[in-house]
Order: sequence, then C-alpha cells, then structure tokens
Amino acid sequence: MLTVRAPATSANLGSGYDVFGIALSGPADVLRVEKAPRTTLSVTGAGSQYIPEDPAQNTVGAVVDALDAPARIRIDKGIRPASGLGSSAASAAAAALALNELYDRGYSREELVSIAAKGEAVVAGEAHDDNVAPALLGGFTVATPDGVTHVPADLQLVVCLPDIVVSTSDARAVVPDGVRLDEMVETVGNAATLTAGMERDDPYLVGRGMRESVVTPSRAKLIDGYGHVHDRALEAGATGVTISGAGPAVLAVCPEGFKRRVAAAMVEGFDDRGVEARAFQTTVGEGARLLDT
Ligand SMILES: Nc1ncnc2c1ncn2[C@@H]1O[C@H](COP(=O)(O)OP(=O)(O)O)[C@@H](O)[C@H]1O
Ligand SMILES: N[C@@H](CCOP(=O)(O)O)C(=O)O
Repeated sequence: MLTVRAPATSANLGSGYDVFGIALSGPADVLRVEKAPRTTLSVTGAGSQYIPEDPAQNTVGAVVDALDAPARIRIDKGIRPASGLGSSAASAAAAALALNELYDRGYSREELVSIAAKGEAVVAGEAHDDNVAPALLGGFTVATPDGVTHVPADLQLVVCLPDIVVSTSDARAVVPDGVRLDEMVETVGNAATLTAGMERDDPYLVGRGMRESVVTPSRAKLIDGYGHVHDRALEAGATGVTISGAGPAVLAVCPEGFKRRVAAAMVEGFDDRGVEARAFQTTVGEGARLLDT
C-alpha cells in the first residue's frame, strides 16, 4: 500500500487566469492506494458527502484509466470541494503520483500534470492544468499549452474560506467572452509584475501583480461580502487580495508577521456580512509527496 499527500492549490492569482497556480502548505488530501483487480473508491473527510465514489464521476477515476492502474483507493479529504482551493485537483494529483509509483509507470512529475488534468476534465468539462501543476510540482507554476514552468517561491499567505459553495463550472459561466485592448495591456503588466515578484519572493510585487479587472469582478458577485473582505484584508496589511481559483475562497498575500491580523480581519469581514468563514494561515508549499506508512 502507498500513501500520498497532495496539497490545496490556489489558481489564477488574479492576473493569471487559467495559467498561474501556487501550492499551499495546507490543507491537503491524503490518498491510500493498493493494487486491485478492479477500481473501488471510498471517500471520507471534508465535504465527502458531496463527492461521488463512482470512479467514472470522480477525478481519480480518469487518472486510473490514463495509467491503466486499477486499485483500491481511499481518499481522506482535507480540502472541501467547490472551495476554490483545488480540491478535485488535489485528489487527481495524488492519484497520479501514487499510481505511477504503485505500477512503476516511470512518468516524470511534469508528465503526470497532463495525466492528472484528465481528472479535472471530468468535473470541469475541460482539462485545465493550473491546479494540478502546482499540486504535483509545488511552488508557483505557469501552465500553458506549451508546458509548465515552475518557480520555487517563499511567500506568506492567508486563505479565507466562507461557508458558501461556488462550483467551478458556475464560476466559469460568468467569465466575459472577450477583453478590450486596454484590459489586456493592464493584465499583461500585472502578470509580469507578479512573476518577477515570485522569482524574488517579494510579497509587494506579487500583491500588486494580482490586480485584474475582467474575470475577478464578474466572479466577485458570486461571493457574498467579497468586496468588504478584500478591503479589510488590505487595511490589515495584506499586499494583495484576490479570489482563489473560481472561489469562494479568498487569497491574501502578506508581509512577514502580518498573517494573524489579516486572517482575523478576513473572518470578521465575512462575519460583518452574515457569512461564516474560516481562515488558513499558510505559505507557498511543496507538491504532492509519498508519506511513510
Ligand atoms: N476527488 C474529488 N475531490 C473533490 N471533488 C471531486 C472529486 N471528484 C469529483 N469531485 C466533484 O468535483 C466538484 C468540485 O470541483 P470544483 O467545483 O472544481 O471545486 P474545487 O475547486 O474545490 O476542486 C464537486 O462536484 C465534486 O463532487
Ligand atoms: N482556472 C480555473 C481554476 C479553478 O480552480 P478551483 O480551485 O476553483 O477549481 C478557474 O478559474 O476556473
């Protein structure tokens, strides 16, 4: 039997819609896999009552098929589904790493990204790599159709998860079909600033580079209290705030020593609007890894 931990991830970072992602040091999913003649799944933990155990409907099933690796798989969810924290991607990434090892398939982590993305296609309708790439590689990732670029990064973060459910497919439906040239120019500038900030572990550049005015405002309407929480986090010292993935989680980048007060301000901000929320004080973290059993 093998046990694998795969982390939550935060995709987009504002200016990098469907391209940027970071691994978080927590929370995480844990998968246990052992060879079996046919695949069976059991799911426990956060939000498990909403996650199908039929392999055909679970992100893990598509990974089993892609690696031709039937197994008895137990998923312990640390990441609530429909959170904006790459819950479905974490299971897919963990399955890819675990089954590759269990069946000695010999794929590199980079090659496993597109295999894990097949799992994401099961729930999102299309394969996007921006969660599975950091879930497998860790750090900051830039995922494009030409491949994934990986930058190790060291940043202090808070993610605040309100008690609201936003499915990725609903949040994709509100994204505008096109952008104006001035919006494109602004986004390119911010995305480049953010990337430079990641290379330098600079929370001020990363925070500034997260600004984005096309996708984020459309999706903010799906998250009660988003504007207020955004402002409260900045007042408390965050250098940048945006929607994590498709939401409803909200991501804040913090200078050293500010996470506690930013976390408190974000939870209070949601509370001001009558929404319960919990905050995770975290950092950019490592990718999926095998655990000793
Ligand atoms: N292993 C899995 N973990 C989490 N969600 C899963 C899994 N397999 C299928 N799903 C389904 O995926 C959907 C959640 O995916 P999504 O809306 O993209 O949220 P998230 O951003 O948290 O991944 C839910 O409908 C859930 O039932
Ligand atoms: N780029 C995707 C990312 C979805 O992330 P999730 O964690 O909400 O599944 C999007 O923005 O739709």
